[in-house]
Amino acid sequence: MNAPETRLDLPYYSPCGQEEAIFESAWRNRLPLLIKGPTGCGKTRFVAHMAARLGLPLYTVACHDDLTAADLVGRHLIVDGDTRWSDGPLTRAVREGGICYLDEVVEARKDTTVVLHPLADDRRILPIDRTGELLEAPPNFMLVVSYNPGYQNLLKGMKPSTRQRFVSLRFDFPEGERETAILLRETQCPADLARRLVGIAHGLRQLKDQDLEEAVSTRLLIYAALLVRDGMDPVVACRAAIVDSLTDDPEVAEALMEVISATFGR
Ligand SMILES: Nc1ncnc2c1ncn2[C@@H]1O[C@H](COP(=O)(O)OP(=O)(O)OP(=O)(O)O)[C@@H](O)[C@H]1O
Repeated sequence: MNAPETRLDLPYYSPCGQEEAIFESAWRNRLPLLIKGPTGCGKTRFVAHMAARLGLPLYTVACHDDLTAADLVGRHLIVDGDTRWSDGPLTRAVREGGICYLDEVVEARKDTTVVLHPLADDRRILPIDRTGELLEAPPNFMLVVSYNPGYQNLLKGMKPSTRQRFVSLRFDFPEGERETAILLRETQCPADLARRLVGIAHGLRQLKDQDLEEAVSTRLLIYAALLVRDGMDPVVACRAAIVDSLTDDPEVAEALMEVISATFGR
């Protein structure tokens, strides 16, 4: 196999450590994986990259507080007057031997635990009560879940009995040079702009604990770079893509704008 950085056919992912080896080893050993980290730091891109690298189908589900076990497993639908069973994304991934990625899994309703637990331990089974089926996950199947520990309240945190079924990876924002390289690769913006945006991110991330719920993500830096590349003034672009996406508070916004104006010499 070619080195990952030369595989232009794969979704681009710049690794920061051993995460690719850990993912592959977990997959080979039929272990489920939990990825935790702030919003927009590369979790989804990483899973897309690994699925393509391993040649596996990927089913991604963005979990929300109305998501039930039936949304994952499937339900009976009425089609032309007939009742037909329709597999949900989890069932499809199990049948096909692919990856099911549940993004923000702690948001989902508690009844999803009933289907996730037997799949995430060594039983690797998916009971489908409504059809009476009991699916055994094939070797290629992998369950991957993610969550953002930052804005979870205690009640929404993961129960130990769930967490302890997973191998876990902790993600954070890429360090300076790597984040600059990601910006260049994702936006083809000038190198100087990428460096300044990453400098702004470092400045703002230091303010994070005081005033902001979440730190500025790599995703927002990419948005800002795209607006500037499109001809927009960098300070205006950073206000729209970074500051006003991070906060509603006018005073906090002004404090963030000071970092940005200083960076662009205004
Ligand atoms: N290591 C990386 N390699 C390549 N691109 C990256 C990397 N980290 C972040 N990115 C870029 O940042 C964007 C946001 O990352 P991604 O969508 O994977 O975030 P996430 O952690 O899944 O966020 P959320 O928790 O909100 O779903 C990606 O579309 C990609 O452009």
